[in-house]
Amino acid sequence: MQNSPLHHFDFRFVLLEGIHATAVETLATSGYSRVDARPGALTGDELLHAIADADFVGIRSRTRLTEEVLRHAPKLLGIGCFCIGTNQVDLEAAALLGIPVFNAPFSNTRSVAELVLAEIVMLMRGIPEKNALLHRGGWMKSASNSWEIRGKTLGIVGYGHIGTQVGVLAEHFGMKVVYHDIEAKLSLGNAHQLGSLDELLAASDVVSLHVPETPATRNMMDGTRLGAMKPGSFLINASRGTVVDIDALADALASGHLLGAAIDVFPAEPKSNDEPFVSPLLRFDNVILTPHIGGSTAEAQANIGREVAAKLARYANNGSTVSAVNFPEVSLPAHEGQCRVLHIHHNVPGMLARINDRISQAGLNIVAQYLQTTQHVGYVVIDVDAEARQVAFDELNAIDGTIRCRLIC
Ligand SMILES: NC(=O)C1=CN([C@@H]2O[C@H](COP(=O)(O)OP(=O)(O)OC[C@H]3O[C@@H](n4cnc5c(N)ncnc54)[C@H](O)[C@@H]3O)[C@@H](O)[C@H]2O)C=CC1
Ligand SMILES: O=C(O)CCC(=O)C(=O)O
Repeated sequence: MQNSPLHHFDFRFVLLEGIHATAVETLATSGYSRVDARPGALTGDELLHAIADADFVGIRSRTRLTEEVLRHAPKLLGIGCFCIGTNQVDLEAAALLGIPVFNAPFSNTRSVAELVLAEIVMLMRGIPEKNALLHRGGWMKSASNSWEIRGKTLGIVGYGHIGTQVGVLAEHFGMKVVYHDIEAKLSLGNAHQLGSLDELLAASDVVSLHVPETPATRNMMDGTRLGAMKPGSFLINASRGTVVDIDALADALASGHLLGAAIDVFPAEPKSNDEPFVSPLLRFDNVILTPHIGGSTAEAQANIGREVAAKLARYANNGSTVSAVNFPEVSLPAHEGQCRVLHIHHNVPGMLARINDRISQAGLNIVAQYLQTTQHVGYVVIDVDAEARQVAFDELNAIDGTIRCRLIC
């Protein structure tokens, strides 16, 4: 990793995956005009080449930033995930390379919740298969397997920002809402937390998944769990593709155990709109298939563009790491008239003493000091008078255990 006192307005931002124009506007407003915004996700050598010289990278859910990829971007200071999920980034490797990762934890949640509500109505009226048949010139005027959603039970797995909104909207339609979460959660409306996932599966007419991708949620809905759902019920997944065993879902649909599903996310998704989509679910007319667009609305994307770009700009010009998902969080005031040294280090015993020894031996006057640590990484920010900036930078940068040191004046 390079420890460069480069002037921060020279930073180069590489934005992939068609991030909304509000991101470029927000960066420009903050003084950053070196922005390379590209439409699609990149992989392999193309990705390595695109980010090799970047100071900041912005992605959505399709670009994989593994440790190997990150090591090919020696200047990289920060990553913006212009979405909620951050499972596409090796967060621990990024932290140990001194790279905070930011996301937009709220901006697209309403969009996902609205889509899920619409899907509940569509599935319970049998619209997907009727729609498909009519497109082929058929006709199916029938009330068979067609229900109002009023009075039915919705089971929400993962009662977070999205799950809670889905619950509130569903109650407005007159649904009974139960949920399962690994944490004790405050129930909104009349929703009711159940003790186990199996209890929820047995009770629900529709199950909607809103958990993050973690080792515990991988294949959470496997053949056994799908079998534990009520006969004739429906599954919705707008969380992550790895949460549902797609082959087992295909079996449950083929046997008629499930009457339908709405799936927005897949274990393997095309990298761009030019790649074909392949799935064992293609043959089911009673499955709504959408191309990972739960959060793809004009409102959500514009908000996300502003939110994440503002976080990157603030880290670039101020050092603040508030709401970083993998990094010590420090909220920093403006530092007008002073220079700010940002020191990211391995969180080992004696590090703070080493920093303070260096500062005092160099006779530096510290105007303000901030410190935050996580298990493996420490982040110390020191404001010094402008004339002391180079000495302060050189002293801190020379400390054993330094991951990265940066100067903002
Ligand atoms: N389809 C799309 O376009 C979008 C998909 N998403 C996905 O939706 C997920 C959820 O988003 P939010 O509600 O904003 O996240 P959140 O973090 O607010 O809520 C997730 C909830 O799941 C719970 N949880 C975690 N592990 C669990 C487990 N093993 N069993 C039960 N509950 C568990 C958490 O305690 C938390 O309450 C995101 O992680 C993302 O992967 C988010 C936005 C758009
Ligand atoms: O819209 C996107 O690129 C990804 C949305 C998503 O899955 C998320 O926000 O986690």
